[in-house]
Amino acid sequence: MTSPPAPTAPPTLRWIGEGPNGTLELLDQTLLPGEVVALACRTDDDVFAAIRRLSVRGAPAIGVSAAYGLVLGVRDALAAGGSRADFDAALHASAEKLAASRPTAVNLFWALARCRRVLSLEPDLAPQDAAERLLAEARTIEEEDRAMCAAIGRNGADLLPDFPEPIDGPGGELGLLTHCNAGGLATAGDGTALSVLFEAHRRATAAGKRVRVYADETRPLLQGARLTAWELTRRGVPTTVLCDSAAASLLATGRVHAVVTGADRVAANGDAANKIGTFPLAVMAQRFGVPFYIAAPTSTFDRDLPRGADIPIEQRDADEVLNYGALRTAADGAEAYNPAFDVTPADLIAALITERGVIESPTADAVAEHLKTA
Ligand SMILES: CSC[C@H]1O[C@H](OP(=O)(O)O)[C@H](O)[C@@H]1O
Repeated sequence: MTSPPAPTAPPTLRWIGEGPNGTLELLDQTLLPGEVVALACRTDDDVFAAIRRLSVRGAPAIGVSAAYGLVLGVRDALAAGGSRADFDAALHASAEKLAASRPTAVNLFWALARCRRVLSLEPDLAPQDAAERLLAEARTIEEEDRAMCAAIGRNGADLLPDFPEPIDGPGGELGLLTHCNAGGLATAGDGTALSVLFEAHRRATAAGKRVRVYADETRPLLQGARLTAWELTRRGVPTTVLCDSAAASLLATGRVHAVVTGADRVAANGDAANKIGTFPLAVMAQRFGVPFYIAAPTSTFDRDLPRGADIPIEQRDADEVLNYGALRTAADGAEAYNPAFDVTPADLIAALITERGVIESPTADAVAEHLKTA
């Protein structure tokens, strides 16, 4: 029996309004999957707060949202009818504010710098025209991200192992394991890691074969159980959620043929920062001879950062670990260790998958070559 089509949901993000005097609407991911609620951001403070509390999250989605946040951030200067210098001062202040929302996802800083660079090349634009140009750049970043997701999906699906034989046997499913959420909710398109998984499922279905995605629940905020499982099940992808601590046992069963995750920042040598729990997954994948792939657009690569140890790791509030929602789960008096990300060294990564292709056995030279024309 085919399940009824999932009810439509608003996109991860969208700009509402023809010109700069619009609103950034975000799907509030802190409420998913139970509630599908759109959040209206009318100021850059609203965008800062949404990024900070993970109403919008995921490196590419954070970057696109910050670009639109700049448009909201210059609105008062525009309304005040000041000079271009006043406009540029407001732009600088807004960029500084948004840059302080979260430290690890490099797309945030990449998008802010790109928008500011575009305007610096047109210093003679009047404030209204400069605001229009800013909005146009934010829209371009969003459209490019959507296209990058599709290309990453194709490039990653091409890389996946062959289906286990017999394809119609009990072990005939291609098992793919992922961590956290690197889906449409983390981007302006179909996601990075999840774009690979969606494409693999599409191709398998067309060929009469089967794919199953195993999704780590991803403590402490459960992006896997709440967001990845929501995205996959809505699209009919067979999905099994597991505790993060069960991943090693699952890999030992041989039911997983590849691990695919996203990234928040890739250093120049190919080391990659991603949600906490990714690094041990890569270690376990190597232990069981399962290829470990990271899918990320070139906008997530930080060419100025030589190695993963240099990536700033966000330390988040202790309550995220000590409580679950409003329920206190840890004993009173206990403290918490809550880094939001960890770093997987390049030598544990079989390939980095980007919109331009793949970087197999990533090294600093291979990454530099791949980014040469990006
Ligand atoms: C495609 S980027 C997704 C990336 O971002 C997530 O972190 P967070 O939910 O804290 O923004 C996680 O690291 C995902 O892999």
